[in-house]
Amino acid sequence: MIAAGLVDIQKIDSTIHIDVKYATKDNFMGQVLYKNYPKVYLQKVVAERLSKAQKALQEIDPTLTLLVFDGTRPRSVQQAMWDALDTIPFSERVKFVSNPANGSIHNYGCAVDLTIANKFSKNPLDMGAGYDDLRKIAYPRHEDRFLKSGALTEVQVQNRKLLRQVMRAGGFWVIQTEWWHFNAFSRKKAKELFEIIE
Ligand SMILES: C[C@@H](N)C(=O)N[C@H](C)C(=O)O
Ligand SMILES: [Zn+2]
Repeated sequence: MIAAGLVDIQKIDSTIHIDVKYATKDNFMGQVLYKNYPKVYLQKVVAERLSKAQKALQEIDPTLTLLVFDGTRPRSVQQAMWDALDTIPFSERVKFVSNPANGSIHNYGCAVDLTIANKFSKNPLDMGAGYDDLRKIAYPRHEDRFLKSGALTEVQVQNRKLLRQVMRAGGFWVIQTEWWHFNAFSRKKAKELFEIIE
């Protein structure tokens, strides 16, 4: 990763917390996908944006921290994820895992999966659905509907909004089908600026 010009985000901002789920079996695949790097790597400009988001969060509440699950993801891992979900129809699958043929923005080191946690206890805030939850309750685009039905609480929606607010301050935007996934560049721009990590 370092050889590819990526940076360890904790070298850019040591206050950011990480919990690299794909380096453990505690993920939707139930397998260790990152055997050699229990760290989060990003393009330097993206890591600097994340540090800006962390500062925005801590200005609002100094007891909170960003807790990062994933950053750069090699395309070989993207392919393994894609293949593992081959029973899901294509049009549904792309909402959860980007097609490796096009490349995920994670494959360029320009996307991040994360939540907010208490910086002392490390307990994540309640987002109403877990990381990599495939259900529609995880979709930002359906929050209003789930709030109305009572499936999401005000607090859960506020927690998601806080995450979006601070990430926006850093220069990221959420995708409409995963509350935890944020892009720093479009796929087109990432492709112009960086090489894919195979
Ligand atoms: C698999 C999930 N954590 C994720 O990052 N999905 C996005 C859409 C991706 O694969 O690019
Ligand atoms: Zn993601």
